[in-house]
Amino acid sequence: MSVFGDRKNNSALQKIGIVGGASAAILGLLALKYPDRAIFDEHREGIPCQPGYPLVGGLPTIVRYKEKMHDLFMTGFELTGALTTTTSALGIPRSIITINPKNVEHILKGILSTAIFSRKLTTHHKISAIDNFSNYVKGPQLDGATQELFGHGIFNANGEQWKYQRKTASLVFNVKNFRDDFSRVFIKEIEYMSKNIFDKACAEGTPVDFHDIMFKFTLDSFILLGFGVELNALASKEKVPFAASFDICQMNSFQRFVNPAWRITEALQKVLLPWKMSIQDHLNVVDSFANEVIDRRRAQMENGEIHTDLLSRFMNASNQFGEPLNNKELRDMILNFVIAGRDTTAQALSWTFYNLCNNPRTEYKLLKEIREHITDEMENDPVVLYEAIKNMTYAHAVLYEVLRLHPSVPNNQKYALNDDIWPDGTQIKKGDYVMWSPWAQGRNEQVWKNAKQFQPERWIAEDGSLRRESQGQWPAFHGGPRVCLGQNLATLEAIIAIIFFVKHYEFTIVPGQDVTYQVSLTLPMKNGMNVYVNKRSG
Ligand code: HEM
Repeated sequence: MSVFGDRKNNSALQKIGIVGGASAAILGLLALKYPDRAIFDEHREGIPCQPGYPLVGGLPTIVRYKEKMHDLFMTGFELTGALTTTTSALGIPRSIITINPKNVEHILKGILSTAIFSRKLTTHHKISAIDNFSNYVKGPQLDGATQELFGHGIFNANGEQWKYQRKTASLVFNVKNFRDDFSRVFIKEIEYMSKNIFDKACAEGTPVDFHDIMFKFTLDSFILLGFGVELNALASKEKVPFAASFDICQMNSFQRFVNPAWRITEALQKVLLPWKMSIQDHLNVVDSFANEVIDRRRAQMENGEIHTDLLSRFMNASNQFGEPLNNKELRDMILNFVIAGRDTTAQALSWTFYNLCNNPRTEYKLLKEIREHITDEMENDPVVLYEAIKNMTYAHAVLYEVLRLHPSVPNNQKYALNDDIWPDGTQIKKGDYVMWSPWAQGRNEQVWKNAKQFQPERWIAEDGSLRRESQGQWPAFHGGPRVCLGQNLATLEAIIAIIFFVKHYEFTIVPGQDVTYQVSLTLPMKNGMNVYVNKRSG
């Protein structure tokens, strides 16, 4: 090599050295400015920040614990000792997270703080302050992550688009339907399940996956109640294809919240694993199920058949523009109601029996109440059963306690359209994502005494009646104008199932299993829950 060549190489090396040194210095300065948070995220005065790394904030922790996300939130509150914290993670929008019941109530019910009211307001602000329910809306992150699956259905909708769906669906959830039709369907499905699954498992002594059975039960019941279709998931050994694809799409939606590069990873998966069904393939399976249901009902209506279920109500309703709903709008409605009606209740039932198996004293007390209130003859009479359930305080207490520790919607999020001040003084800025975590809240000692213990008795008042908690303290069914529309339906379905199962069977969790949650929008069991079933003797 010539002397000139060496000189050239040296000067190139020098240049690289200078650029490298300057970059390291800039990064060092930036790291000093952003020691615990993502680069360019501002420091939020007065809000404890969950521990993070320079420039990337909490991203490495989120990636590391993404399979235990709900516990990560819980631990964050325990470590800071605060009830409101903030996270900053590279590529993930800034969120203010609270488990303070007053703040949660404030977000759900949307009453602007007096501090905001007393400020000088423009006419525009006055309108938004009075109508503050619209201040915390479903934001662009939720829409981006779930758009393909849920479209503009009730979960993602805001404003007028939400209002017409809420109004139309409300017509189905009346007392007469509950007492006569809903209870009848639940009893029919439970009888099928008992005869064909549980009795067989008793006779053969083989374990069954309780979680899988509950998903099939609530799917069959809800598809029949809501859309008039007999899906017969309980009769098939495998998951029906619609349910399998729907679950994968749902899980994928949640993964998008914690993976800022989801568009790239999903595209790469398609190229690198071409033999694997892509999310689009799964969406096609889900769509064709919804379209079949719609086409069938249109044909029935053309033949003059009259139905009063959810699907028919929506087919006869108008959207926010006063027009009849098209197939896409009906498809969105169906899928939103499937996640609402199937998953949440199936999970609540699965976690109920997980808790009962681990707390035999509670199971015994519950059995005693069931035997006092429900005779064998009552089991086949939906109207009488419906009335008897109303007086079963302990059964309600068990369900509420399950939802306190295992809320079917473990975390939730909204997007602030305007500045606000929460009851604890936290300053919210326009464009903030605000989150609350029923999972972390239910397990926090500052919010609940003996928080991590399963104690249904906490729901019984001194006079023996059922204790009611505010929606902020116990947001299991959400609250305010968007409170769960199916709260009474879910409670009825769950309690009918609990009565039948506890009265007739004893379940034992097969030892050695890891019964834990799957991180998703709701709270499924990751590996299911295998149980042995025995007939309960007198
Ligand atoms: C144990 C069972 C259930 C639990 C714990 C539960 C909980 C919730 C929660 C937390 C929300 C708010 C979700 C959000 O942020 O948008 C919600 C909304 C909703 N739930 Fe339920 N739910 C249950 C069962 C049901 C059932 C059986 C139905 C029947 C159709 C239903 C219908 C709905 C609807 C339509 C909404 C949206 C309300 C709106 O945005 O106006 N839920 N539910």
